[in-house]
Amino acid sequence: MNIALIAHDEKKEELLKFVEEYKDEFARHQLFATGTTGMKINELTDLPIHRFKSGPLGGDQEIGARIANQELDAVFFFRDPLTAQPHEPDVSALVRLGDVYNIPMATNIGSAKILIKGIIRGDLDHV
Ligand SMILES: O=C(CO)COP(=O)(O)O
Repeated sequence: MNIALIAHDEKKEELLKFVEEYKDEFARHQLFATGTTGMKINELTDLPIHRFKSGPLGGDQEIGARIANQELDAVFFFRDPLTAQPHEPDVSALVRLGDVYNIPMATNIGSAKILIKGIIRGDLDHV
């Protein structure tokens, strides 16, 4: 599966911990990320990961374009709901496209755990 991983700054530690915990599963998939998130994941886990631009510099839009082209199967986007983002329109656009194309998207650690467990079980294999 093609999986995108994205986290706002205040949520990066949480995403990193999550990816490390499920590293063996993530290693089975093609991973994509916004710039800084991808760099940190790669540094921590050594997992190969295709990095787009940093979110505020267009990375969210690049991932949105992949969704629109139906090239992503699942998205983990740990959003920070308590901090204003300079690129909020891009954030909304990414989430919106996920809804347009019915892409399974976890936006917090609670839903992320459910989504990764579904991926491990193969729930998404025939979607
Ligand atoms: O801003 C982001 C998502 O909206 C994430 O971008 P970075 O991974 O480059 O920090």
